[in-house]
Amino acid sequence: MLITIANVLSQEDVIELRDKLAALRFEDGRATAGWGAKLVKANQQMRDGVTARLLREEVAAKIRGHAVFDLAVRPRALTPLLFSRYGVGDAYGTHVDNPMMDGLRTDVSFTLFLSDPESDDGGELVIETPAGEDAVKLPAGHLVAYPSTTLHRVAEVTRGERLVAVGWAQSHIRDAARRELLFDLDTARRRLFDRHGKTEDFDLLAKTSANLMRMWAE
Ligand SMILES: O=C(O)CCC(=O)C(=O)O
Ligand SMILES: [Fe+2]
Repeated sequence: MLITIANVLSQEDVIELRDKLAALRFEDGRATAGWGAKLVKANQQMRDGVTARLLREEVAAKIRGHAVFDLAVRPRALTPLLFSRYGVGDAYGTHVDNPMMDGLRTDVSFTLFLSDPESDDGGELVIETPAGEDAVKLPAGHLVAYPSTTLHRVAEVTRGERLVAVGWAQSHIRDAARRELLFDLDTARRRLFDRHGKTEDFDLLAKTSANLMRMWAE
């Protein structure tokens, strides 16, 4: 399941973050790619440092605090975020993400868009699915999460600059189909509650959801 989540950051948050990022140093993004992905990666990433670490943690806290992210991803832990910048001519060709990063198994990949879609051309995140390609370019502050098992790429930027934060989650639920099933079940349960309150049907769905978690969570 590919899910887009609106307003993970507010417009004020985005503007403040962009200002802070503009003052920091970026370096060749190939430093963090596996040997296959290195061949097709052309972008810049924020260098490590004290401010970088603080910014990463601030943004990660906003992502983790978002109820829809929590429900769709079921994060057990996140890798440190990467802030990436793509100028004109930059792209990231087709690749699959490393299965392990920073000691975590990568189950879900996500991109938080930080530049306004009108300010650059190209730069879509293109994800291969059995039904074809999904090209994603979202307003600043919005996030897309997708299974790390997929082949994907970032289309070449042909005007302006693409700024994103990317990260990976190890999920309590390793399997994407199970994550989707739990997401749907919990979404239906919440809707039922909003419409009818705590009915017997709600209780049964709550029981099923909790027990599937017990069966699958790791
Ligand atoms: O920038 C993006 O949207 C995704 C980048 C990516 O695929 C990666 O860093 O592995
Ligand atoms: Fe990737």
